[in-house]
Amino acid sequence: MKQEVQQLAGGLVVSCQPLPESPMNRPDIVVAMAAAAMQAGAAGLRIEGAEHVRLVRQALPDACITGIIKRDLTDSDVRITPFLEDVKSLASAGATIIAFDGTARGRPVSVQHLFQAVKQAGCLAMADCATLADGILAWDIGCDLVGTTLSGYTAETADQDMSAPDTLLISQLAQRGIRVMAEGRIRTPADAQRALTAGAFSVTVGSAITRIEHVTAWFGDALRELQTAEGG
Ligand SMILES: CC(=O)N[C@H](C=O)[C@@H](O)[C@H](O)[C@H](O)COP(=O)(O)O
Repeated sequence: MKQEVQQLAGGLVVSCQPLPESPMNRPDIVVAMAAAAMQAGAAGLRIEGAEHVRLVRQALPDACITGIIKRDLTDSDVRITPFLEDVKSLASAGATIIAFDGTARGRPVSVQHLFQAVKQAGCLAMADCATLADGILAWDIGCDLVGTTLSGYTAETADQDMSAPDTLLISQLAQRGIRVMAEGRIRTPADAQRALTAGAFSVTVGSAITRIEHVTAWFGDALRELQTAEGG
């Protein structure tokens, strides 16, 4: 196994992706969040945008950085690293791992071609998948990591419980010997432990660590629910 992947074994990847409209969506804040996460013992980082990857790489030369580029396309629901040029710009910005959409949805560039481009660029490949079939396909073509990132975010997986991680998908992939990055709706340290117990190789957490808006809403909603229950 490549050393960069080994570095993530059993560890935490912190996704530092402020919401687009957030006051936290500033390059210096992304770099500060990444540095704080590494200082606190994160095994790696997930960073959106080539410029953010470049700045984080500059600040943290040894960090294992998973780079992605998100785009809102008019003709496809695929958002994460849809183009070959995205792969190139993430690689030249210093990404260690490049993650791309690994779902079966209509797309401008096939999963196979994205994978090849990542390898040509000398990076590790991670497929952000939604289903077991997506994950098996990505692993069979040679991806280094299969993420459960998109479970619940595609039409095919629309029945997924969006208040919890997809532990079933994690275990189904892991049982097939696939190196799984558990990602998506992991909100507590206990969730992260459950993901590893289910067979995940590593765990990525975003919102629960780096999105103040989401965490505030979770707490605020819980308090309001309690007030409503008591009041009613
Ligand atoms: C579905 C999608 O576009 N996921 C994105 C992928 O990079 C991010 O918005 C998520 O924050 C990330 O996957 C981590 O997940 P969570 O924030 O639930 O810990």
